[in-house]
Amino acid sequence: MTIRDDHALAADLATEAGERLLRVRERTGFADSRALRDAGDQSAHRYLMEALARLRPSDSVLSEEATREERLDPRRLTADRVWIVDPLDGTREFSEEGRADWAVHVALWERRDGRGVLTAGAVALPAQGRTLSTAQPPKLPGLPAGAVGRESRVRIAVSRTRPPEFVQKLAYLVGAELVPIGSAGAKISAVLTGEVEAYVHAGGQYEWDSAAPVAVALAAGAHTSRIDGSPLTYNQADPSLPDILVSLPELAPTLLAGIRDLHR
Ligand SMILES: Nc1ncnc2c1ncn2[C@@H]1O[C@H](COP(=O)(O)O)[C@@H](OP(=O)(O)O)[C@H]1O
Ligand SMILES: [Mg+2]
Repeated sequence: MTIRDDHALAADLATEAGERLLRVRERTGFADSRALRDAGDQSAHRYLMEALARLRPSDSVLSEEATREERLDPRRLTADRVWIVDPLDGTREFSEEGRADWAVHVALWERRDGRGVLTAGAVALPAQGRTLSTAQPPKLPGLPAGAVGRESRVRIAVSRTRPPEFVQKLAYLVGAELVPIGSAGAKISAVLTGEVEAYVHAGGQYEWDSAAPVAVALAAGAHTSRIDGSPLTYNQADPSLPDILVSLPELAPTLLAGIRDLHR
């Protein structure tokens, strides 16, 4: 693997881990979904941890699949560079035959001028045969004409299994259609590639579920925030980051106002 920079490294690692996951799926089959999920999680996690230890030995890593002790290791809180990875996002969908809404997330968080920023990231969508990354951020599609209002064509991606309870009302309020998709990475990628215009989630999630896709979304110029409009912050002592809004930038004020109205 030739390493040009952190952007290229994130893209290469996510893509390679994704190829391994495709092979795990082929080898293990779908009969025992639990066994398939575990084999996938472990294979991608091991590969990413080994590769980062070898290629970026001084950096810290926060991975979904790390042990509790590793996650609580306070060294990452004072580190200047932390890789935040989700070896397999959309684990449920990975274990369902025919589904392509699962992803590998690799993000780099850096301390710059005293504050934390996501500086590089990649989301591999192995079953879709593509990787979105900050090496070459996707060009955002425009908002469809007449998208907000009566002739609405706004589509909001939501969790297939745990959509926030207010989204039905939000969809009604802004005249949107809800599109259930698995994996936070696959949903944010769908915003960046024009399959939907927004992604809304609340009720629970962790830094690794959104860091890499948010890094790519930021590089592409999309809106990313908590659902109250405040910034998403990463590499916190508690990695819980329970809600998120990613959308085309033109749509964010309408969605934030709608969410605010529903929470009054
Ligand atoms: N209420 C909740 N609490 C904790 N994690 C949640 C959650 N809702 C979604 N997630 C996590 O967010 C990711 C995307 O979820 P979804 O596909 O439902 O949108 C999944 O990551 P993993 O697949 O890595 O576990 C899932 O576990
Ligand atoms: Mg995840």
